[in-house]
Amino acid sequence: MLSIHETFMQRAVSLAKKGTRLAYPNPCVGAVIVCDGKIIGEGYTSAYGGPHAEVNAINSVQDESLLGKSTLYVTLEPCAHYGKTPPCANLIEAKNIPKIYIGCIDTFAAVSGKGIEILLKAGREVHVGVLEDECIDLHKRFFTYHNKKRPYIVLKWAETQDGFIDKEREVSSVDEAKPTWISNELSKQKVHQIRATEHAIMVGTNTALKDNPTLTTRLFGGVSPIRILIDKNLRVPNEYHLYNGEIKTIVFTEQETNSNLVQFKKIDFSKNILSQIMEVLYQEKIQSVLVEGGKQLLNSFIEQNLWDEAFVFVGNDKFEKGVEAPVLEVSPSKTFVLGTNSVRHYIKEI
Ligand SMILES: NC(=O)C1=CN([C@@H]2O[C@H](COP(=O)(O)OP(=O)(O)OC[C@H]3O[C@@H](n4cnc5c(N)ncnc54)[C@H](OP(=O)(O)O)[C@@H]3O)[C@@H](O)[C@H]2O)C=CC1
Ligand SMILES: Nc1c(N[C@@H]2O[C@H](COP(=O)(O)O)[C@@H](O)[C@H]2O)[nH]c(=O)[nH]c1=O
Ligand SMILES: [Zn+2]
Repeated sequence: MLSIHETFMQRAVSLAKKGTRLAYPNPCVGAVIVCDGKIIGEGYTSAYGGPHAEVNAINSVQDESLLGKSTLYVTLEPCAHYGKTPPCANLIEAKNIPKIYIGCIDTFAAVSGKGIEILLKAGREVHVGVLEDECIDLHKRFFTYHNKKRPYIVLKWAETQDGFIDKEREVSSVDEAKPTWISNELSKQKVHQIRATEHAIMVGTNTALKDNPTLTTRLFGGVSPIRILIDKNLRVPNEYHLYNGEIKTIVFTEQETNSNLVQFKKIDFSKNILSQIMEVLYQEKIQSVLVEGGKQLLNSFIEQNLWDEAFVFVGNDKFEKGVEAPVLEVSPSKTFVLGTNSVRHYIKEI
């Protein structure tokens, strides 16, 4: 059973999850203010450039005089630096909030420990590590981005009972280009939920050509991720969905070219392309990327041990031959069932 402090932190975690995608590149933090055992204020990080969670929670309190005898629960160490907004640690001090429970320390160098230091110097009671694992998980994209200087990488594919991600097939025109569905409707919806959580989504050239994917969140709602295509020789024609201009799309290529429908980024394909792509995504402040295939692209991430999490959806069919699914040589952290499909979920320690 959760302790009373964990219960309030759990509420802060749930609040944070409401805003995740819009706060990028800020971490989406949740905050709850409690007075005499009752929640009197709540908040989560606004869309980028707007107020942080602590500010929104403080502003939501109707009777400000209660703050002087309240407790603040916040999923991440309050910030101590001037970004788009002033430091939250200073605001907490100014509002005389005496007790602060923090989910996890901010490992981002501009904050790390400094927010806590401000509060301790101001004589506040500070507790760190309430529901720490949940809070670290909540902020894993932000931590990976700053500490590893690359986005958090999630691999995902759907495979048959006998380990294929597609049948053997040729596609010669855009009219023939569509995915071979292995997943059931529940799994498709789950995929769109995952897409709505990640900042960007990437596919290889053959996947774009054979599937003509849209890569949106249409079955779940939420913001669709920035689309990323690798296309060395610009083999994917403009009539494909990735060039419809509806969603920001970045194309990594070797060619010198321009378009107002997508953003081209020139890289050197004779060198390690994934490290160049990661560098560009870091510069673009993209905090996470979902790699949806195909086989070659997924395998290149796996070979370079360049991934943090993976979802493998397993359908009901057997294809007997076709495009072989990638293989992860580690055990899944958990497996869950979605109707007739199952999902293996792999999470690496950060
Ligand atoms: N069931 C599922 O979940 C999924 C199934 N699929 C299926 O997978 C198949 C496509 O997979 P696959 O054929 O492996 O193709 P990919 O989609 O992985 O694309 C491979 C091509 O993309 C470029 N590319 C990708 N990665 C790299 C890299 N690391 N370095 C350099 N170039 C790279 C190359 O293009 P170039 O040769 O022009 O340089 C390469 O030939 C399709 O049949 C599709 O339907 C796809 C996604 C998910
Ligand atoms: N076939 C297959 C998947 N295929 C992936 O989904 C992409 C299509 O996306 P969209 O156009 O948005 O529906 C496709 O290009 C490939 O990356 N995904 C799955 O979860 N299960 C499946 O069985
Ligand atoms: Zn802040």
